[in-house]
Amino acid sequence: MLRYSLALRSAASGIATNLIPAEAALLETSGFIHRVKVLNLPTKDMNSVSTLFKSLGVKQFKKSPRWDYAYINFKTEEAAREAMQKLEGTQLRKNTIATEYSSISEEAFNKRHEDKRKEASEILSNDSRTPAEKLADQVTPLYKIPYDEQLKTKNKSGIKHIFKLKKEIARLKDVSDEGKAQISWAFDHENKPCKFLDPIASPEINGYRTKCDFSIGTDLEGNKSVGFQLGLYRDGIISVLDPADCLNVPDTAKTIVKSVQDYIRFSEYDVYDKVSKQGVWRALTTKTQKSGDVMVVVQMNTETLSEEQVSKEKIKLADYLTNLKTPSNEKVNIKTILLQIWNGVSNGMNEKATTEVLTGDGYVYEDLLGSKFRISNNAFFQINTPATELLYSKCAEWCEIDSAKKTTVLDICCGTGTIGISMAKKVDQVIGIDMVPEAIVDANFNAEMNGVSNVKYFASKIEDKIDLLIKSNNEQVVAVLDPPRNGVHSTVIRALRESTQIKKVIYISCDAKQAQPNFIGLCRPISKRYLGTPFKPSRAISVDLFPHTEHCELMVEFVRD
Ligand SMILES: C[S@@+](CC[C@H](N)C(=O)[O-])C[C@H]1O[C@@H](n2cnc3c(N)ncnc32)[C@H](O)[C@@H]1O
Repeated sequence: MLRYSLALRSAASGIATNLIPAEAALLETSGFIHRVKVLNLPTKDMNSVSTLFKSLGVKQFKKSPRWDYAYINFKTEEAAREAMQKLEGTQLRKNTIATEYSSISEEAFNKRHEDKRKEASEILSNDSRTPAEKLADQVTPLYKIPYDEQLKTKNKSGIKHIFKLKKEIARLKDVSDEGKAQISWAFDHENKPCKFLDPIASPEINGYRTKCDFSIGTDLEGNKSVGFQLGLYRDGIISVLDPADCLNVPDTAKTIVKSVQDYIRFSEYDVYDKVSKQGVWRALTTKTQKSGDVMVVVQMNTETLSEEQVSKEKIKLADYLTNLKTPSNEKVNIKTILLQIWNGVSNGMNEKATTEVLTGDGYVYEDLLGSKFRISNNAFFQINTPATELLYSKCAEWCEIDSAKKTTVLDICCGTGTIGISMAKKVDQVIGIDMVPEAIVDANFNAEMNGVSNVKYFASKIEDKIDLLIKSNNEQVVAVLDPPRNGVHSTVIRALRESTQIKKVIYISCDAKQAQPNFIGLCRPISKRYLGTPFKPSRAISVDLFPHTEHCELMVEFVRD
């Protein structure tokens, strides 16, 4: 029971597990599964593990970001031993890799998966909650708690992480007296580590999610369905349930889900089955912006379809979605419809897949802090627009741009350029960087559309270009970091420290626990690895972009003299 509820919590919190089902490999095997356990891998850093395995021709493996090991299944013992030979002793991020071999009969392996599925379905059948309640508990786990209390709890959690930072800094080993003087704030037991401002509530607490990713599958009765997946695939639970009672999903998205479900139920093609890897309809994404613009992306597996069948389906689907009506018979303003063709094994929308624009121009637009932003399918955009406006205007306020000084804002992980463009008119220049090329194309377009010409954008991983960015000297340089959940590479933090021009870093984190190593990197005393005067936290604030969930943005200002 505990295992199941943990699985549900993990899915509910929206944290990606990065588990790539080994079952995919199993389908192609016969007789025995030859399994290699790869040990001493870095935790969290899935990219370097993926790159290492890809260099061996291995695309599928099983690893959670928390594990320091992974499993790879091979069709033959020879292939497994060959991979072991290549991996054994390899250095990956200072870890020396070791391997272990085991084999299991395919029958036993399948039985284990089937047992898990049975166990999970027994748990489900003993659960007295309605399917809607189960899903609401998973997607919006705090929904029964009054919003004020949700906010208080999230605020406390943000504060706790800054206190933890103070403790971790004070606990650092082998720090000289000089080093201790650099981090004296961490030994100050009289005062808080920094100023904590009152949390900012989300102006809207229901239906705020402008982007929703839905699965297509079958419900608990086996009917074709569109919605959220209940539980986790690895636990053998692959039911897809109606999001009608999920408080964070907007009504327009619910209308689209229901309509696409009707369409699919009438379709001659089946839904995609994640175990057998058969079927056509796979996933649906909706972007329902506050501006009124709507984007719909449908994902299909076309492996078994002829070109003619695919062409017919494109016309039929576009025609159907273009004429969608709300329950009160109003037309849904679908501005653009996209079809993603993905025949690979990984689930969910895939940046590498071919995505064709069926209607419209392939973009939606959103208004934010007086500017207009174009958003393409693959670009990140915050999912709660009114709360984002509060977050970014607070960020601009904290940047304390001195109009008498020539100032550069570094918009690190800039997405479509929101933070920099909304501040550009007050500063000398904005330099932005993001690893998603489409986001940078959008950022350049957005700057021009808003009459902003003092911006420069780079499409690159920040860790590859940070040296170039910090060369941008000016009288004042402020770095704003709005990175993904797991923060930025330590090279980025080290470079920011080494740039003497930068006196202030504003760090916006959607997961303060995972950002902790970055916070520590900014604040730790000077060492051989960490040069440059350390920063210290000066103020922090929680801004809730995700009501009814456990997530919250924490913005921290780090300063130094
Ligand atoms: C939380 S979003 C913030 C985006 C933007 N500031 C906004 O609010 O729209 C994080 C962004 O970091 C980008 N990203 C993730 N890893 C990156 C990396 N290593 N280098 C550069 N950008 C990265 C993602 O593409 C995404 O746009």
